[in-house]
Amino acid sequence: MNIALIAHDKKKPEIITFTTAYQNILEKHQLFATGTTGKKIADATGLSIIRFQSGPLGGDQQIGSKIADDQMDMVIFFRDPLTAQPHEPDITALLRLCDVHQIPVATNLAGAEIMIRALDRGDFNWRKVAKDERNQVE
Ligand SMILES: O=C(CO)COP(=O)(O)O
Repeated sequence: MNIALIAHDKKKPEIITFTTAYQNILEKHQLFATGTTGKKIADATGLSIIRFQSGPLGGDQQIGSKIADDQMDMVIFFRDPLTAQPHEPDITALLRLCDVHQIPVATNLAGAEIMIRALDRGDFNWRKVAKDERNQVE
């Protein structure tokens, strides 16, 4: 599965704790992240991560583009709901695309833990089946 990892600055310690705790699951998947989040996770865990631009410079939009191209299976986005972000429209657009394309998205640690455990249990295998079926039709 292709998984996007994103965290706002005040949530970065939380995503590092999360990715460290679930490293054994995450390492089986293709990981993507916005710039600073990806660097911090890679430094802390050694996980291999494809990094986009930093969020305020377009990283959220780059991940949105992957979603629009049917190339992202899950988004874990630890949002900071208490701090205004200069790129708020990009954040809204990314979450909107998750809804448009039925991409599972968790915006906090509690939801992310449920999603990652479900992923490991095979609950997301339907995504591969659906993708294979779409590819056959095309
Ligand atoms: O701002 C972000 C998401 O909206 C995250 O960007 P960084 O990972 O570059 O800090």
